[in-house]
Amino acid sequence: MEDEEPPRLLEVSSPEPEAGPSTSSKDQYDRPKIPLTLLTGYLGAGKSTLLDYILKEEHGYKIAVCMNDFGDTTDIEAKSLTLSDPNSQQTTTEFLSLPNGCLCCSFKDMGIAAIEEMVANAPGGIDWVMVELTGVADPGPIVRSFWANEEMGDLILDGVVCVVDSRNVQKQLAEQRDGDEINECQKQVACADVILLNKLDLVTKDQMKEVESTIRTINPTLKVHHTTHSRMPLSDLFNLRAFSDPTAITSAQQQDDDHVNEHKHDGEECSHPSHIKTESHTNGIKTVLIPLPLLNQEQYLRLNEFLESLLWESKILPSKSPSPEILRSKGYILLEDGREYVLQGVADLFELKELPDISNQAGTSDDNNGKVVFIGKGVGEEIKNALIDFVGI
Ligand SMILES: Nc1nc2c(ncn2[C@@H]2O[C@H](COP(=O)(O)OP(=O)(O)OP(=O)(O)O)[C@@H](O)[C@H]2O)c(=O)[nH]1
Repeated sequence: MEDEEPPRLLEVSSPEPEAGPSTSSKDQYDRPKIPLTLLTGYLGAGKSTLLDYILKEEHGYKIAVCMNDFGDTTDIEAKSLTLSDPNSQQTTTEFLSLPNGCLCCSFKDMGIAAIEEMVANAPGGIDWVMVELTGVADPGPIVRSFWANEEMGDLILDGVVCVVDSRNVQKQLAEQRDGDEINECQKQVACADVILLNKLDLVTKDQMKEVESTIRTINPTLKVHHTTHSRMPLSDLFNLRAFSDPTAITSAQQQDDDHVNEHKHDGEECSHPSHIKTESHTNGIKTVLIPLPLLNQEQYLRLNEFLESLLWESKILPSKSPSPEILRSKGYILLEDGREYVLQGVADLFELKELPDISNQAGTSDDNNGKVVFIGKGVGEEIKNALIDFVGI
C-alpha cells in the first residue's frame, strides 16, 4: 500500500445513529457494510479480559471476535489472503460458536480479505467484527489499511479501542526506543478513539488522576472509561463512528472542558494536563488544537493544500524546524456558506468529508466553532502558526 501518492478516500454519507444490533451502513452500491472495531493495548493491559467479557455477556450483537496476530504490521496486505491455524498450520476457516451468538476465531495470520471472507461465510450472519491486535503492535498501519479498504470492502471501521494497565502505563509510555522513536504504547494511545484505564483496583485515586492527565496530554480527543477487569457498558464500545461523526471531535473538547470545570469546583490538587508536568511520560507526543473561524472557499482550499504539504511532504514548516511525526489528525471545519466538513487522518492518509445535510447535523458542535487537532511527535505552536499563516485566518 505504499503508493507514490497517498490515496484519498471516497466520500461516504454519515448514517444516522441506530439503536441495537442493526448497525450496518451501506456503501454507494447499497450493499451493507459490517462495522469493525480494532482493539489495541500494551501487553497484559486487559484486552483478552475485555474480549472474554464480550463473548460471554448477553448484548444482542452477533460479534465475530478475531484474536489476531498481524506480525509485521507493515506487511499486512501481503498476508491478506492467508488463513492459517497456529496449531496445525493448515489453512482453515473454522469458528467457535458461542451461546450468546458470537463467533470466536483465533488465527495466526489474518488480513482484511480473510476477515471479509469470514464475515461473508459466517453461519447466521454477523453484526460486528472485533479484531484484537497484539500488545506490541503499532496500530497506525493497521488502522490505515482498514480505513483505506472501506471504499471497496465489506467492512467499515467504527473506531479504535485501547486498553491500558493503569498501574504500569506511565512506565510503558516512558520506555525509550532507538533514535528516540515513538514507542508502541504511545502510538496505541495516540491512535485510539476510546480508552479503558483498566486495573482501577491496583491504583490509588491520585495515581489514576495522574495517569489520566498523561493520557489526555497525548490524546485529549479520547473518550475515557475507568475500569476493573475491563468491565464497562458495552454499548459505549459500539457505534463510535469515529471516522465519520463530527461529534467525535466536538464532544472530546467538551469532555476536556468539563474536566477543567470539575477542577475549578472540587478544590483538590489540579491534575489537568495544562497544569501538570507529564512531558517525561509522553516522550514528546503532544496534541495541538487549532481553532478555526468560518472559512471562505479559498481558505478551505488552502487548508486542504496545507494538509497535503504537512501530511504528505512534511514541507510546510520553516526549514529549521524538525519535521513533526503526525500519528492522527481530526477536525471539524465550517464554511461561510454553511457547508461543514470532518477531517480524519491516520499518518499521511487523510480525508476531508463534507457532511451531507446541514439540518441533520444540528448540535454536532455546541460552540459552533471549527477546529483542527494534530496528535504526534513534534507538534506544537509551529504547526499552529504555519496553518494560520498559510490559510490566512
Ligand atoms: N487486578 C486486576 N487484574 C486484571 C484486570 N484486568 C485484567 N487483569 C489481569 O491481567 C492479566 C492480563 O490480562 P489480559 O486480558 O490477558 O491482557 P492482554 O492485554 O490480553 O495481554 P496480552 O495478550 O499479553 O497482550 C490477566 O491475568 C488478567 O486477569 C484488572 O482490572 N485488575
